[in-house]
Order: sequence, then structure tokens, then C-alpha cells
Amino acid sequence: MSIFQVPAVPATADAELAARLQQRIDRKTKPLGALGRIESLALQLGLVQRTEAPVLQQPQMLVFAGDHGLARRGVSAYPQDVTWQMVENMLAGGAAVNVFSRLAGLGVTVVDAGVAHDLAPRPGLLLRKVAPGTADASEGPAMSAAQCAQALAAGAEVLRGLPGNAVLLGEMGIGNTSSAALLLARLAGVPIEAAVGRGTGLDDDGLARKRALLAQVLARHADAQQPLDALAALGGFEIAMLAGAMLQAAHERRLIVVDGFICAAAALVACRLQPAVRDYCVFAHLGGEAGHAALLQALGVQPLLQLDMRLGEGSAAALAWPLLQAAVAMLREMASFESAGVSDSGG
Ligand SMILES: O=C(O)c1ccc[n+]([C@@H]2O[C@H](COP(=O)([O-])O)[C@@H](O)[C@H]2O)c1
Ligand SMILES: Cc1cc2nc[nH]c2cc1C
Repeated sequence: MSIFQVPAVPATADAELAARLQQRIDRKTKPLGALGRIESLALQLGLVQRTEAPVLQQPQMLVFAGDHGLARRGVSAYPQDVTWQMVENMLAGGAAVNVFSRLAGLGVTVVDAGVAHDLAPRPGLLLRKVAPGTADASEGPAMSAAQCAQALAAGAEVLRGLPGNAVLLGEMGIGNTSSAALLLARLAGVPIEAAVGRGTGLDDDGLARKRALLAQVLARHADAQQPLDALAALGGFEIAMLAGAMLQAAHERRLIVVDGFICAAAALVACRLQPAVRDYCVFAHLGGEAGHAALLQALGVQPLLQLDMRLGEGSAAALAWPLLQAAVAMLREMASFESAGVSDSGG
């Protein structure tokens, strides 16, 4: 059976560097703290890169796609075929993630983590399919332990081969808000009713059915308490690959921009395995999916944006990217009170 070796993740904490970064930020020509979250972002980027002058090099947008056995149980407002159809749309450049990534100057790579359809090889697509979709988690584990380890390792491997020092992570998978909600309930103890949302747009009856089914699924896998056991039992392949990619990215001290609810659930898995992963993550937004706020709270993080989005794909990560660029530019290019000859009455 394949085993996934959880990579070591160095802590970013460095009190001396943090003090120097804060001093540098405070000497910029602005009232103390006036750039708000851009300032804390700049501090985080400096600590991740261990420098007072961070730089963002060759950022990569990766979209992990996978299908879910649970989708056959009516947990989504859309049919499973939308997963591969949207992958085709992404490869043709027509999805929201493509449009927003183009605006931000980011290339998009799609990773087939387990789509239930054969995708023809072509540029921009990495074929890493573990299986054509997970098993139905209401009947048994979504993945075997070996499949789960394979997916984690494949996610890490995708990262290992990548240039640059920043990755933006998104996903596509009809039914994957169910896996994300189940992981939130299991790994953070959030009541399943609060963790489950409308996903792609279930109506009230659909939401009630989804809640009832996922409560049963959670009870069925009551023994899967440890992060990797929970991940295998509850799915899915794209979430496991995302978690593996995050662990490897943090191991390599790369910055990670986490997209929406499902990506944040993958971050929860990664952080339960290696808590220091959180220091490398920027959480792009708080979206409209019901459990998203509880998930970010469980992680102890603040999102950058709040735009009522609930699309996934990496769309919000692409929108957040210019804010990271702004944080770096502020540190590197903005004048200080001394260099600009501006009076500093701030003490
Ligand atoms: O990332 C989010 O916050 C988000 C919230 C709701 C839905 N989605 C997307 O919608 C799909 C999952 O929704 P569902 O209803 O099929 O579970 C999947 O392709 C996700 O990318 C994504
Ligand atoms: C059309 C569509 C696009 C998506 N992008 C991410 N999840 C999605 C779900 C649907 C249904």
C-alpha cells in the first residue's frame, strides 16, 4: 500500500525579522496602519520569503478537478457531467478562472485528479487521475487509504515540478461542497447542519435532503477521526491533491493563495497534518457557501475579500492576486518619511 510521507513545514515565525518588517512598513509615507490588511499581508509575505523585500515570481494558477460518487445522491443542483464540461471550458479559456487569471496575468493549469470522463491530453492539462471519481461515501469510504495517499502524493508531485514562488489553488468538482462540509464537521467539530450549504444552488428541499444525507454519511464514518482517515472516507480526489500540493508548497516556502470553501477545506486537512501550513496561506475570500465562515474561523484566518462569490475554480484567488502584488510593491517601492522628506508627527 502506498504511504504518503507528510513533508516537514518550517514555521515562518521570526520575531527579529517581523520587527524589521513592521518598522519598514511603519516608516512608509502614510499614517500608522493606514494600509490596513495590505500591511499585514506584506508582513506575512516577508516572513514567508524571509526578507524585507519580498518578490512574487512566476505565480501559477492550478485548478484540481475531480468527481464524487455522492453526486449520484442528488447533493448538487447540477449533473456530474458539468465537471468534465467545465474542465473543457477552462482548457478553452472560457471559464471565470481564465478570465480573471488573464486580467491578473496568470496562466491556468488544470489537473485531472479524478474526473469521471476521459480527457484528451493537451497543453495546460496534467493527467493525474487516481480513479474516474470517488466511490459513494454513503455506501463506503470515498477513497481507499491507498488511493488517498496516491492523490496526496500526486498533488505534492505537481508542486515539486513547478517554477516560481507562489501558487494559486482552485478546484472543480460537482458534489465537492459535500466532501468539504463533511471534512469541516469531522475535523473542526462544526455541526453538520451548519457546515452544509446550497453549493451550486440547491433549493430548500434539496438543502434539507443534502443535510439529512450528509448527517448519515458522517455517522457511517464515525471511526474516521484522524485527518487522513477522514479525508479517505469523505473525499474527494481533488481535495486530497490540493492538500498534498499545499503541504509541498509550504515545505518549499512558497506562498499559497487559497480560493473558496472547498480549497479552504483542503487547507484544513493540510493544517491538521502540519499546522505551520497556515502561515503560508492567504485566504482569498469569504464567500456565500453556508459553512465558509465557520471554516475560516476554525482555521483562525481572515479572508481578504468578501464579494458574495460561491463559484470556486480559483476565481476569487485570481481576483485577490493584485492585492498581494500591491503588498509587495508597497514594501519595495513606497517612499519612507526619511527618503521623501515628509514630516512624521506619528512619533
Ligand atoms: O469555492 C466555493 O466557495 C464554492 C461554493 C459553492 C460551489 N462551488 C463550486 O461548485 C461545485 C460544487 O458545488 P456542488 O453543489 O456541486 O457541491 C464545485 O465545482 C465548486 O467549484 C464552489
Ligand atoms: C456551470 C458551473 C461552473 C462551475 N465552476 C465551478 N463549479 C461550477 C459549477 C457549475 C454548475
